[in-house]
Amino acid sequence: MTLQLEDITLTFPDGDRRLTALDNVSLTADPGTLTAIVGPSGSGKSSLLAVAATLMTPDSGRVILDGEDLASLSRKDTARVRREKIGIVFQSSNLLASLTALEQLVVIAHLAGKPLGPARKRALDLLDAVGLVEHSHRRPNQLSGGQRQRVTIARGLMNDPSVLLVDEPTSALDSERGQAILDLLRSLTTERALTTVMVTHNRDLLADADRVTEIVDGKTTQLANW
Ligand SMILES: Nc1ncnc2c1ncn2[C@@H]1O[C@H](COP(=O)(O)OP(=O)(O)OP(=O)(O)O)[C@@H](O)[C@H]1O
Repeated sequence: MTLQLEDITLTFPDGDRRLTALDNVSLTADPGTLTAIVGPSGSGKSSLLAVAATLMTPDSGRVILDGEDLASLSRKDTARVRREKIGIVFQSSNLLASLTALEQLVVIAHLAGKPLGPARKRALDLLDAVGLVEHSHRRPNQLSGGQRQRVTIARGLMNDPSVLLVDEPTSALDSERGQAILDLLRSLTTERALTTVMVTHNRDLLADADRVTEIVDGKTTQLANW
């Protein structure tokens, strides 16, 4: 599914003025492609992902998924689209300390009201896809940072989304492990025809991206050579 952001402006209250976090941002991301968003701290990267995830409503502009303008949907239908079509791997989406890797995934299906048997099978398939099936019984404190990140990516895929939104997937990792996570995102994107949009501050990892958009002070520019 193609994800389009059209002329998005997002502001926050800032004393008696407003701070413009996103200033007329447009972006198109196609299935099977990995789009990287780079930019300095405070430039609007997380805001852009939050708008794309329909977690924040922009002041103006449109979020269009597969040709459908999400602003035209009711709150309930927007939540359904988010649950069924959008996989979210955010920095803040921490794993639950008491659950095993397998349970972290199964609980997602459980919350969506899906039966446990098929959910367990899907979870094991996804843990296999991210190279962790042998560690499926481990809890977060028994996994490395890179392995935990793999669990969050697998969890983001649990509901079989078309769009995968990923915030700073390598921030806690050294460059080798960061590259391995990028390789994983790249191959999952191609194999599953995902529309992947990833925020990163790490420019060393951009070689795998199909497109790189830079954001500075809430304004985007598509970088040359991508
Ligand atoms: N809830 C909020 N209320 C007020 N201002 C906000 C809020 N969220 C973000 N901002 C401001 O909006 C701007 C963009 O923030 P955003 O978090 O999108 O940047 P970022 O590029 O993701 O930063 P970082 O790389 O540090 O995570 C910043 O100036 C920030 O202070």
